[in-house]
Amino acid sequence: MDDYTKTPLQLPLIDLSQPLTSSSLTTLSQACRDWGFFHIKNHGISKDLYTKICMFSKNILNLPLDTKLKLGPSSSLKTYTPHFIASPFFESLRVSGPDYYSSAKRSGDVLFEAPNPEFYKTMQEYGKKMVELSKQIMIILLKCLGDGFDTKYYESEFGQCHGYLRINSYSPRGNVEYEAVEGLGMHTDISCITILHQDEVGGLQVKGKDGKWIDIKYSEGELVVNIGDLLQAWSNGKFRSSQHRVVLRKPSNRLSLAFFWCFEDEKMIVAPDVVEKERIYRPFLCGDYIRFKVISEKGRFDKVKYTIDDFAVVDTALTDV
Ligand SMILES: O=C(O)CCC(=O)C(=O)O
Ligand SMILES: [Fe+2]
Repeated sequence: MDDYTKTPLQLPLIDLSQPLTSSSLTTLSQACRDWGFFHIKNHGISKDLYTKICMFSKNILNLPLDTKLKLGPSSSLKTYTPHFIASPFFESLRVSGPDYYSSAKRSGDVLFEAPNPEFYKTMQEYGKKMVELSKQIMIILLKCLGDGFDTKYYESEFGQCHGYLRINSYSPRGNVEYEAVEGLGMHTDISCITILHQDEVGGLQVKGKDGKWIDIKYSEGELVVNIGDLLQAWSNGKFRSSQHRVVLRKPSNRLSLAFFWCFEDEKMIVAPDVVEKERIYRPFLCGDYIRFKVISEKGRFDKVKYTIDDFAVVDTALTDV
C-alpha cells in the first residue's frame, strides 16, 4: 500500500474517571492539533453492552440483501448503506438520535418479522451513553482551547448538538484474495467529534502532516475519539480534522461503531471572539456545509474531494492544519 509508517501512533489516553491535570490537558491539546485523534478509557460503556450490540449488528447485517435494501439507499428510511457505495467491503446501518429507540424501531419494523424491543432498548442505552460521553469530552476539549472556555461556551455553543450512530461492517467479497485493501477510503468526518469503537481486527489509520499513513492501535476497553470538520472550523483550526481510512490486512470480518456528535443544522459556525489570530473560516451555516459535502461527494465518502477548507476558508495562508 502507499506511504505507511509501521510503528503505531502514540496518542494520549485520557482516563475519564480521573480529574485531568494541566499537563494532561497540554498533551491532549497537542495531539488534537497534530493528529485530531486520541484514546479514552473508563468511559462507562461496559463490555457487555458492546457484546450485545455486536450480536444484534451481526444478526442484522447477515439478513438477506433484499431485506436490508428495504432500508435504503433508495427507500424512504435510508438507514442502510449497501456494499459498493463506500467500498466493496463496507456496509452500514444508521441509528439516529435523539430518540435512538424509535430510530432503531423504524428500521427494525422493516427488517424483522416479530418486534425486537431488546434491540431498540440496547440502541437507546448506547445512544444515551454516547451523548453523555460526547458532552464530557467536549467540555474537556473546551478546557484545552482556553481557561474557562468550558463554562463560557459549552451551553451556548454546544448545548443543541445531536448525535447519530453508524454500525459499520467490513467483510471479504467473493473469492477475492488480498493482503491489504481499503475497507473504507480516505475521508474526514463532518462531525464536531466522533467516538469510535473498532474491534480487535484493527486497521484504522490516520494520515499525518508528512502525508504518511499510520495505524491507530486497538486496545481492549479503549475508545478512539477524533475531531471532525465542524470543530476544526469552530476552533479556528486549532484542532485538526484528519484524513483517515480503514485498511483490511487480510480477508477478515470487522465491525465498528462510530458515533458522530454534530452541531444542529441551523447553527451558524463562527470561531469565538477570543481566537488568537484572525478567523481562518468565514461564518457558515452547519446545514449548508453538510449539503455541500453531500452534493460534492454524491453520497460517497471514499474520496476527499472537498473539505472545510474548500468550503469556508478565508485565506489559505492562515491555515496551519
Ligand atoms: O470503521 C472504522 O474504524 C472507522 C469508520 C469511520 O471512519 C467512519 O465511519 O467515519
Ligand atoms: Fe470517519
